Amino acid sequence: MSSTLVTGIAELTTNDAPGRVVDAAVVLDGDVVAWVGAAADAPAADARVDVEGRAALPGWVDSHTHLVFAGDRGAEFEARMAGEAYAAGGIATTVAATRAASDAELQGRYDRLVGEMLRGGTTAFETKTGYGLTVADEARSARIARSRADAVTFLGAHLVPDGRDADGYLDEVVGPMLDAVRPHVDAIDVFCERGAFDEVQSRRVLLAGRDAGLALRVHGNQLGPGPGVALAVELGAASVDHVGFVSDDEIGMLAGSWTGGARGTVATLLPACDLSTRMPFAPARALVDAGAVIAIASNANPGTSYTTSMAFCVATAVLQQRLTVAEAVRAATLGGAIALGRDEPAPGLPDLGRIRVGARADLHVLDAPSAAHLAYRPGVPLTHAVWRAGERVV
Ligand SMILES: N=CN[C@@H](CCC(=O)O)C(=O)O
Ligand SMILES: [Zn+2]
Repeated sequence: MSSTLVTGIAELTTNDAPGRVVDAAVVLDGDVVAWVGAAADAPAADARVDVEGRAALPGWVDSHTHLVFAGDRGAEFEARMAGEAYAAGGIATTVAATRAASDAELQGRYDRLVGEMLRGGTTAFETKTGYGLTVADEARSARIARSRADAVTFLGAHLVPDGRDADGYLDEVVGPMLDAVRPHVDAIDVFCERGAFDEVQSRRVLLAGRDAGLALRVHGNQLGPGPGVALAVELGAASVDHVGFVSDDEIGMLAGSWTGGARGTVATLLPACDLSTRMPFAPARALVDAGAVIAIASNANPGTSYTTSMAFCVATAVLQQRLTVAEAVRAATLGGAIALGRDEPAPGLPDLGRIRVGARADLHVLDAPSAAHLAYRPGVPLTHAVWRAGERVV
C-alpha cells in the first residue's frame, strides 16, 4: 500500500476537532487517512500532491438517492413547471420503463450516474430500489444497486403498482420480496404519504424490515403533514427524509430522539427536491436550532430531483434555507454518514464523513480557497480533485 501526502490545503474542513485547519496537509495511506495537521509538520510519504492553496473537505456522503431506473420524465417536469402539481403517481412511469429495461441498460445508466457523482465530489452514497415493484424486478434492482453503493435500501413500498390492492401488495413486500432483496440491502424504507402508504401500512413495512435485521428509513412529510416523522422516531428509524411539512412538536421529537446519548433519527433535507417540486423548503434552520441532527442529500431520481449535485444542494441550503456554510457542509458529509450509520468505524469498514486518522480516505479538493465558495459561487463546478478510499478518481 502506498501513501500520498496532500499538501498546500488553504482550508481543511475535518468535521473533527479542530473543525477547520488552515495551511493543512493530509496523508492518505492505502484506503484510510493516516495523518492530519499543519502542513509545516507533515511527515514524508511515498508521493506528494500540492493543491496550491485550495480548500479541502471530506467527500460528500449522499444518503438518499434512487439511481436504478430507466426512462425519462422531462415532459412531466415541464408540465409541473407550467403549473401541474407533483403526484406520487408519476413513479409508475419510471416503474414501467425500468421493468422494460435490460440488466445491461440499467447497470450502464447507474454506472453513468455514479461517475457523475464522483466527478462532483460524492465519494459515498446510498441508493434505493423502488422502481421494480415485483419480486424479480426489486431483486434485480437491489443486486445492481449493491454493485456500486455503500448502502442499499429496499423501497418495495414506494407505490402500490397499477392493478394491485394495497394490502395484497404489502403481503408480497413483507414476504417474498423482502426475502429476495435481503442479501443485497442494509435498510428498508416506505413512502408514507397520501397517495402512497398510510400509517398502518407503513408501520407494517417497517416492522417487517426490523424483524429482518434492517435499518429503517421513512419518506415522510413530503407533500403535506402526515404521520411519517412521528412513526420514524417511534420506531427508532435511522432517518426520516423530506421533512417539508413538520410542526414544532415534530421538530422537538426529532431533536429529542438524540437526548441522553441515544442514537436518534436523522432529519434528511432534500433541497433540490423541494425546488424541483415547488414545495416549501424544509425548515432547516428550525431543525438545527432545536438540536436535531440533519443530513443533506440529493434525492437523485427522475421524478422529483434529477440532480446528483451535492454542491447545488449545499448552496441551496445556505442561500435559501439559511444554514451557515459550515452547517450545510457538515450535513452533506458527516450528516449523511450518521444517517447511514457509518460515522464510526465498524469491523472492516472505516468511518465516513470526517478527515481524521482511520477514516476512509475520501477527500474532495475545491478549486477555491474556502468552502464558502460552494455557496458564494453557486452553480460553478468547483471540484478540483477527489480521492475515494485512497484512490485518486478526479
Ligand atoms: N417521494 C417518493 N419518492 C421519490 C420520488 C420518486 C419519483 O417521483 O419517481 C422522492 O423521494 O421524491
Ligand atoms: Zn426519495
